[in-house]
Amino acid sequence: MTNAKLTLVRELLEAGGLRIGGEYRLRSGTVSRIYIDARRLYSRPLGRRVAAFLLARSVEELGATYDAVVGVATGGIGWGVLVAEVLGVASGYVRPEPKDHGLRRLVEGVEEGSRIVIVDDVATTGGALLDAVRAAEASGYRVVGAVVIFDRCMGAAERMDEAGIPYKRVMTIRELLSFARDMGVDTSAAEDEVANLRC
Ligand SMILES: O=P(O)(O)OC[C@H]1O[C@H](OP(=O)(O)OP(=O)(O)O)[C@H](O)[C@@H]1O
Ligand SMILES: O=C(O)c1cc(=O)[nH]c(=O)[nH]1
Repeated sequence: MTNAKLTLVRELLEAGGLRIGGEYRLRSGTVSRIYIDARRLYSRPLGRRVAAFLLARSVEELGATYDAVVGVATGGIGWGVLVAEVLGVASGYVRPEPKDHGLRRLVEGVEEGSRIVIVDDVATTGGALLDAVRAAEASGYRVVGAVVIFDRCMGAAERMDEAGIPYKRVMTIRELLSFARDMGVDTSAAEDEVANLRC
């Protein structure tokens, strides 16, 4: 599987999806010298195929019985569809808030009562994953697991553990930077930050 992971990293780099050295404000409010723009993988046929394959493998590693794969809006919506396609199951997505028109749903595309796996591109603190879990549970779904492509090791695994949600990640940020370094990327501006991560 290392080859698939190497391909994923190469595709991310070629798509300009790894930024190191700037100042990036994250969803959690933290400012980081590193930014993973996994959305760029959507523009790469090979990158999105390999990411979907690795995510699907992570879903299988959960060992859960599930009916559907559900992406977290917005970055995770496409992954939900692509992974569900690999696994041959239903797909949908979770909104951050319900619309105030139409059906006013938080979870779209999937029948209530389904056993779902939540998928996202990046997890940092796990806040977005936890919000999606809570929204889905409050809407009548059974969340049987969560998977992400990149885990930035700032608490997502611990948060999923506390919430009792089985969780898998394709790659940690530490692995990503190590592969990137081997491919010639200067990661020195990220090193202090990575030293303090929980992975
Ligand atoms: O683990 P957390 O600390 O919650 O951070 C991770 C979240 O941040 C990103 O989404 P963002 O809020 O940038 O929105 P987007 O998906 O609409 O791009 C990412 O796609 C995750 O959903
Ligand atoms: O935590 C975030 O908001 C975040 C980090 C990151 O590297 N990439 C991303 O899309 N979001």
